[in-house]
Amino acid sequence: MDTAIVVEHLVKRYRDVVAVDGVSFTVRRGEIFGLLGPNGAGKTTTLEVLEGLRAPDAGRVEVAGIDVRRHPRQVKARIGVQLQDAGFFGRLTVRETIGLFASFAARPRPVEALMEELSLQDKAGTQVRHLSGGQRQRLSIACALVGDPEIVFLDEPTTGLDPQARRALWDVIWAIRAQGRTVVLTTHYMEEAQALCDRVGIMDHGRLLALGTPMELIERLLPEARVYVRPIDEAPAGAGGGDVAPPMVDRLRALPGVTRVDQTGDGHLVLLTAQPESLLQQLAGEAHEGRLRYSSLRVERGTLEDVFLHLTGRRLRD
Ligand SMILES: Nc1ncnc2c1ncn2[C@@H]1O[C@H](COP(=O)(O)OP(=O)(O)OP(=O)(O)O)[C@@H](O)[C@H]1O
Repeated sequence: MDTAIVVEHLVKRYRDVVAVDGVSFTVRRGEIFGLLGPNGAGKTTTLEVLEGLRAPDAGRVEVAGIDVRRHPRQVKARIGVQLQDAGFFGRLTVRETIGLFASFAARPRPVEALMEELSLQDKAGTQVRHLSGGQRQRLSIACALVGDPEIVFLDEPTTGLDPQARRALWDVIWAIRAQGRTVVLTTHYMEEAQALCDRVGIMDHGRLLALGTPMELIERLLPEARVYVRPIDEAPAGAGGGDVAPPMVDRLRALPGVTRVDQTGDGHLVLLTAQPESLLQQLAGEAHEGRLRYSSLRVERGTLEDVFLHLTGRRLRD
């Protein structure tokens, strides 16, 4: 079976707030799936339904092939859920905390191995209240892994961490995938989702706006790429300031697939095109024929942040 989770037409209301409004998606086994969106989009509520913590108002949810509404306890035996650190006792040590969670599991993994996996062995005897933010997050992930789950749920695992601790946590999450587990996480950092997740679902106001790999979404929704060219030896005598001679701009604008040419303040030309690969070949051909000389050439695509802006008309963190 290649599917870890199936969600069909999921609806969850809190009185008059529709927190999740008809969401459908599947998560494949062994992938890192990210639910992205701003605060209040419905990510946590969706996760809580998948974890069997909240009953949906409508829709079908299957986790590890089990209907969550009918058999929430069977689902709980197959998943690992990262608790926010409010769930820890500050005076217990790291080893004692993981040991406590191990005592709840039917087939616990060895505590020492988990501490090593999460780089917590040096903190084994440290009380939880003395850990840094990144160490606490790693501890909560160790506790989520203690029951040897097939599917691991992480709700905003990197929120509040500095960039270095975030990067360290990405390595942890990739290592969890390498063990063959499925990871479902939420984040409101689009660049994190782009770097970390195999596939993402973008949520806003309880709805799923887009679903796919980060690159698929970027290519589908933002087809135009920017090709940066920095020509050399093309400024006409006396034209100063690194200006590019108009004939060059005209020639580039005439290349097949180029929809626009802009000029940056530092002597680059920016070519907009939906066919960056063939344009790169054209430019290389021009250079080979001696009609164009350039000192740098690079392609930039949009980001998931731009995808969100395209879909909603606003930035994620306005
Ligand atoms: N227990 C609750 N009772 C009432 N309303 C709630 C409850 N939990 C969430 N909501 C509301 O449901 C909507 C979705 O919230 P949810 O926490 O699922 O979003 P989120 O995308 O996870 O946001 P965040 O990133 O802030 O956690 C919001 O409007 C929120 O105010």
